[in-house]
Parts: sequence; C-alpha cells; structure tokens
Amino acid sequence: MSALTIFSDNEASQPEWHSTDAAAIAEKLNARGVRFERWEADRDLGRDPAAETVINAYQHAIDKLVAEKGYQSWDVISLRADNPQKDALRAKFLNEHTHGEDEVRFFVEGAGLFCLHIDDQVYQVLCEKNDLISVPAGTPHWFDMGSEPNFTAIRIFDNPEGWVAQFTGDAIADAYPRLP
Ligand SMILES: CSCCC(=O)/C(O)=C/O
Ligand SMILES: [Fe+2]
Ligand code: NI
Repeated sequence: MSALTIFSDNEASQPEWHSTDAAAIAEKLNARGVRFERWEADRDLGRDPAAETVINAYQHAIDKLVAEKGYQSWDVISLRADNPQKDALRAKFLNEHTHGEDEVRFFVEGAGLFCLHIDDQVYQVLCEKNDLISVPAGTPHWFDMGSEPNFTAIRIFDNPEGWVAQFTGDAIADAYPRLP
C-alpha cells in the first residue's frame, strides 16, 4: 500500500506524520508542489519484461503525459532481486541528488521509496504499482529500492538525453529509514 511519512530533516527517528490514504498523501504532496496520482497499471507484462514490452503496454499513459507537458523522452527501469548490479544501483540512488527537470515516474510493478528533502522536512513516499509521482526540478531527493528490489517504473524526461543528476554530497539519506 502506498504510504507517506514526513519527518523533520533533523530528527530521523520520530515521524511527524504518516498516512496510507491516497487522497491524504496527494494533498500533503501537492501542497509542496509534488504531483501524486493513482493511475491504472493493469497490463500483464510477464515475469521480467523487456523495456519495449513495458513501453508498448503503457504508450497511452506516456502519450497522455507528453500531451500534457511536452516531455521529450522516456525509458524503463526494472529491477529484480537477482540483478547482479542491484547493490551498486541501490547505492547510487541512495545518494541525495537533484535533476534539472521534473522527476516523473509511473510505477507499473512493485514498489520503491522516494525520499524528498523539501525545506526542513523529509517526505518519504512509498510508491507502489499504479502510482504516478512528479517531483519538481531542483528538489533534493534519494530513492531506495531495498535489498531485494522488485519494481518496474516508466521514467519520463523533459530532455532528449534521459537521466541526468547532480549529486548534492549531503549524507542525509544515511540517517533515514530504508526499505528492508
Ligand atoms: C523509480 S526511478 C528510480 C531511479 C531514478 O531515476 C531516480 O532519479 C531516483 O531519484
Ligand atoms: Fe532522482
Ligand atoms: Ni504504515
């Protein structure tokens, strides 16, 4: 179940707020300029889908986002627990970073934890299948896929190059809860 837990950015052990109610999560995130919506990820993708399969299955959702916002490129990130790169990829995304564009992700399988560092708070958003999230450009954040990753997400970009990040060098992510 999708969830939002809010912390102060100087107190990682005591959440200030928590909910698994999608409308309440959206309200809290919208107030901070973050888009959060429940879409429909209802296509059967098979066990370990190729990127092309995912794109073809959800072209209608990509088209909707492109028509709305004029996004220029997209890709698929899909990780399973047997991926030999899983520890390196987990470590990479656990470093706080920003993007020069909105981070738009549509989860079509599994789950992952987005952690947004907004002013003096940390918003931990457990995104699951059906969740669309768009984090504003320039928002410091990190992402935890857990030690046994299991998710597929479509990433939509506002540039032709795809994923480009600037790492902040802040070790804040080390203090906050992670997925098992
Ligand atoms: C579910 S997308 C995870 C990786 C990524 O693209 C990113 O920018 C994380 O912050
Ligand atoms: Fe990111
Ligand atoms: Ni909970």
